[in-house]
Amino acid sequence: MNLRTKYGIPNNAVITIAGTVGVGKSTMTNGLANALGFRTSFEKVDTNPYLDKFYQDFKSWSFHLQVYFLAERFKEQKKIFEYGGGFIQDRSIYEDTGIFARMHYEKGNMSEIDYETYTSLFDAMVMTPYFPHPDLLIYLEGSIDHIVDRIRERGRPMEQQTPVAYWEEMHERYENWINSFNACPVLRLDISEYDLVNDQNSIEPIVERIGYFIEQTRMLKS
Ligand SMILES: Nc1ncnc2c1ncn2[C@@H]1O[C@H](COP(=O)(O)OP(=O)(O)O)[C@@H](O)[C@H]1O
Ligand SMILES: Nc1ncnc2c1ncn2[C@H]1C[C@H](O)[C@@H](COP(=O)(O)O)O1
Repeated sequence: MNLRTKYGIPNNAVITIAGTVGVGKSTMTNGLANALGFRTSFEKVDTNPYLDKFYQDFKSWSFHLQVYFLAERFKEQKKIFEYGGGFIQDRSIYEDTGIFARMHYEKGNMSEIDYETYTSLFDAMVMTPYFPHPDLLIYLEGSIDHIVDRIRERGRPMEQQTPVAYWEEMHERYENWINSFNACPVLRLDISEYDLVNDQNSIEPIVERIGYFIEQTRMLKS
């Protein structure tokens, strides 16, 4: 029996993985997709035409990058819907607006007009009854030191040149954001409690928790 069947996870479930840069979303996306036999939806980093420019000059490129990410994630969302679910998604669309766009607007990197244009586009596309929300958002959390170590270990040049204060501010914003997030059910995982890189067996207890969580959420709904 595979892990999905063993722990009663529906084959059309859509699970999105959220959390700050470097916390381990892509690793978790791959681990869960393998364990459950689901498809993956990754954000584009290497082929993103704005990301390098953005890290070099936040003020000039914040708006362009946000519009690009929004369009890419919306296309992914459409693909997930067309397949009828059974996906693990690396980062939620909610983080674009709730973390990144807001942070760069509040830091003065995006003008008020650009921010309003972006948020009205986001609201029109996402905050409608027609937009399918995920069945579950898994929020990965860990200490800032652990996360900065992972960003260093991964070694993307544009992130190495970014001051640690940027990751610290993002970490704090994420904690505040998740505490008031309510667009779909949330399961929190502490990254110090598992190691998907060195211990392949650590995925099963996570799948078990997901199965239990989905069952509880369905019972509360009915
Ligand atoms: N569970 C884990 N245990 C140890 N190292 C991890 C774990 N998850 C991720 N990493 C490492 O941390 C770095 C960032 O992980 P990644 O999945 O790319 O994060 P994200 O997608 O959130 O930016 C990578 O070098 C990865 O190998
Ligand atoms: N919406 C975004 N705005 C700015 N930067 C973003 C956004 N979404 C992702 N990013 C950046 C952060 C990282 O440098 C890369 C990939 O994210 P990761 O958390 O490593 O998957 O893109």
